[in-house]
Order: sequence, then C-alpha cells, then structure tokens
Amino acid sequence: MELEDSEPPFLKTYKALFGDMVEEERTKRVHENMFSVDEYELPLVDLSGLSLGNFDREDCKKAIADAASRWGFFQVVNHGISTDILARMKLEQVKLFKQPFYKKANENVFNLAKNCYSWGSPTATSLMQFSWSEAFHFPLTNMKGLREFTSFSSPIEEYARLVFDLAQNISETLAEHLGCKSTTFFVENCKPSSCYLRMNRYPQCPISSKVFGFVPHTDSDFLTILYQDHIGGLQLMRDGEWISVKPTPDALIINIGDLFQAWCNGVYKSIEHRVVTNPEVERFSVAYFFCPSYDTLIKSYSEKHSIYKEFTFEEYRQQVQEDVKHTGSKIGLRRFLR
Ligand SMILES: O=C(O)CCC(=O)C(=O)O
Ligand SMILES: [Fe+2]
Repeated sequence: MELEDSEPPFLKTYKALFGDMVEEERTKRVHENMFSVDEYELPLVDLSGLSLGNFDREDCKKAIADAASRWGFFQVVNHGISTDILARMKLEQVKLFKQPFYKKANENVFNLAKNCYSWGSPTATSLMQFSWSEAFHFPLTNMKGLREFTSFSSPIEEYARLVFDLAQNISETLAEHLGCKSTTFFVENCKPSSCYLRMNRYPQCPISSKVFGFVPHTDSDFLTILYQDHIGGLQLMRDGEWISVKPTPDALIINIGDLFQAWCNGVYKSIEHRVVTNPEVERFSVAYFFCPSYDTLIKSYSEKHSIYKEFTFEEYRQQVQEDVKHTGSKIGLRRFLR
C-alpha cells in the first residue's frame, strides 16, 4: 500500500474471512447476487405542508404518522435544508475520506473524541457480521475540533444545526399525532449536544455479492435522518422481505429508531435495515442520530400499558454493546420486553 493511499486495506487485513472469494468472483461468468432484491420508492412527504394553513398541516402530519407506523421509513422533501448546503457538506465529506489511510486511522485529526474513525468489523467472526465500510462517528458535544479541521463555518456544522431542528419538528409532530397535546419531552431531553453524526463511505467492493456495506441493524436512537448520494444500496425489511430503497435527489430519509418505538409503545416502527455494496463505485451517506442525554428515562408516553420495561438511554446503549460483544449482533428492544 502506498503511504498516501486513502483506501482501508480490507482484503489484506481480513484475508482469513474472505478466503478465495475475490478470485472466485473475478472468474465467475454468471454473477449471483444474494442481496439483489426489488426496488421500491419510500413514501414521500412534502414538508412544506407543515408551515401552511391548518388544513394542509393536518394532512402533512397524518402523512408523516402513517409512514412512521406503516413503514418506519419515509423520505421528506422541502425539508428546509438547501441543495447548496447538502452539496457543500458532501464535498467536505469526500475531503475527509480522501485523506491518507494512516492519517485517518492513527491520528486524532479532529481533536474530538478518540476513535471517531472506524473501518471494517474487527470483532466479526463470520462474513455475515462484516461491514465493508469506513465511517467518522462524531458526537456533537463539541464541534470545535471539526471546525478547526474543516473550513471555518463548516457546512457540516451548519447541516447538523438545521437537521436538529428538523428532527425535533418531526418528533413533536409524531408525538402530537399520538394525542400528546403539548409534549415537552423531546425539547427537554434531546439537545444538539446529545446527538451524533456519522459519515459513511462504502468503497467499491470486489466481492459485493457476498459482503454487506453495513450489516442488518436497527438504530438505537429516537430517529435518524439520512442523506445519501444517488448510488443506492440501502435496503430495509418490509413484510418479512428485504426491499431496496430507490434514491430521490435532495430528499432526506427519516427512519424511526428503537427509542421512539419504546416511547410510543410500538405505534411507530424501528425497522431493520442494511446496506449493500457496489462492485464498481463508492457510495457516501450521512446519518444524523437524534438522541436524548444518557440519563433520559425511556418509557411509554401513555400511562395505560407498556410493552417494554423502562430503561435509560445509557442502559440501552450498554446492553446493545454487550450483546454485540457476546453474540456478534444486536438484540435491541427484544431484551426489554415485559
Ligand atoms: O448508509 C446508509 O444508507 C445507512 C446507514 C445506516 O443505517 C446507519 O448509519 O445507521
Ligand atoms: Fe442505520
């Protein structure tokens, strides 16, 4: 590997896991792809309805709640984040990943929390636990380090600010639809500093028919807002089958996370999703995780009955980490069923 190469050494490092697959894939005439599934368009919600008159507003709120309960995943347009900011953020993202690998892996480039860069899956014992991707995972407790690295008044920072408002707005809307007239839950517990931003890059993959870009999982937050490029690769579980999400330019994808599912007692669904890689091109995405502070108690909004035991966000995170360490995968909310 050249010193300046930005590509993580997947094949060399994980040789034991991949065996002869690269050669097999190269010489095969017919390419069977176990991840190739039907493509769907997610429900699309035009958020301009939220700022219009009462009638449109109610329609828009209903469309959001319907999508969150029936799909757990939907896309939004007219979300208030300009094409220009999205494009400038993407440029910064590419710049980050194009740094030499040794620098990404060995240096605390951003002066932020340690270990914010990760690649591959060091604990994977089988191919099914492996993710062919690299990521920068930023806690948003402190944007200072990031600001020092990127150009001042960074578009990443601007995006994080705007997307926080969007997440808060959608959470409030979903809560209102459940009949919570004036809930202050999200305002009180979810602050910009308790959220996370993860920039993902999925390098082109010579064994893409056999390895995930991101293993199947649900998100451990209230909701996630995803900005993806035009390549595609995100798939989700729907009625017991995997389906592939068709990218829509400039739309943002919203998905319900585990905490929301627990809070609303299962009305809105945290859906399993995964990413598949591409043999020819790289793909970029940015996930914003709308999270509460660690000590926030997560329990059903309704006094009536609740499916899950109560837990703090910290307890949930720790349990997820322990399960991944001991079983190789996340068990998630099933652990907290009453
Ligand atoms: O890159 C994607 O499309 C999805 C990423 C994702 O699921 C995550 O970061 O949790
Ligand atoms: Fe996810």
